Amino acid sequence: MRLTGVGRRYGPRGPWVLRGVDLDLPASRLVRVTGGNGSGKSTLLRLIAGVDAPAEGRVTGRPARTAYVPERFPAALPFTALDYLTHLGRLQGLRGAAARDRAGEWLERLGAARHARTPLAELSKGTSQKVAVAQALLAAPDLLVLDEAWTGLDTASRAVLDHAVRERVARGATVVFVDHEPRRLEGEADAEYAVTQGRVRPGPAPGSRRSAARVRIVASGGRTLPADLPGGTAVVPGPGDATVLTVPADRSDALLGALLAASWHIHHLAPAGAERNDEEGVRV
Ligand SMILES: Nc1ncnc2c1ncn2[C@@H]1O[C@H](COP(=O)(O)OP(=O)(O)OP(=O)(O)O)[C@@H](O)[C@H]1O
Repeated sequence: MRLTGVGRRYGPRGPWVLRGVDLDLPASRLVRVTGGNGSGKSTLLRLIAGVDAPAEGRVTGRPARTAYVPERFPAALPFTALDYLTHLGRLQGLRGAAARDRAGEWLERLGAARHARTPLAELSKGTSQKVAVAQALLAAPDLLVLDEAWTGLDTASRAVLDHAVRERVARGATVVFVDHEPRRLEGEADAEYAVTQGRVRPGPAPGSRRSAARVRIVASGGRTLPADLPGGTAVVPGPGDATVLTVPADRSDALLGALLAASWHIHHLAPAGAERNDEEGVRV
């Protein structure tokens, strides 16, 4: 998807919060947005997610299946956690039973299953945030927009969300995130944009570490995956009996070594995101 000449201000005479934003958000990419307090990060994320419209410019090519975790979750709705998630699952195109099953699975995965029948208004802040995250992951979105989605989660559910992000990207989704913790998914973002003075500029915000590219490896043949895969490795089933693994480029040697040591056969290795362009890959 793409933002072209996008601007947003609140009210016809309000100051421009964002102006002249041109942004490409291709498939299979993890994109980090940085910027100071009040710089307009949440405004940008709302425009990308489509929950807000630009005052000028255009947003094109947004995937139909889009999910968004807002900075503040509207927790006062008159539903239990499970009913709310089931309802949202249906809105996102899941059929009745599947919506409820998926809702239950995500509550379980995030360690909130015992709150399934608790009204949203009675949930603790942490559990409420788990519901906010679950609603975004229910229907396997092709665009996932996360505004400080890790805030308030416990360590285990932060790891679940990290894993879900890698899995979505490995399956072709675009994931755009803001997080105050600079080490969040460190070295894993394919692109970083800084919001400063109403503009969105490519590259890390001053002082932050440059993000690294990812490498995609298609492998098969091993019985089980080695237990000690390098940090940041995402694993999804590939075509036939193959497995697709993506890893930060600086850890690809370690991953290859681990796979080969476990008798895996490497079919293909390429920069992540270039998988539709085989000639860019290296056949092994
Ligand atoms: N609904 C709104 N109505 C009026 N002004 C708004 C609205 N939402 C945001 N703003 C203003 O737009 C500017 C950017 O806000 P935004 O929340 O996008 O920034 P941010 O970078 O996400 O901030 P933070 O880091 O504090 O979350 C701020 O000056 C804010 O006051």
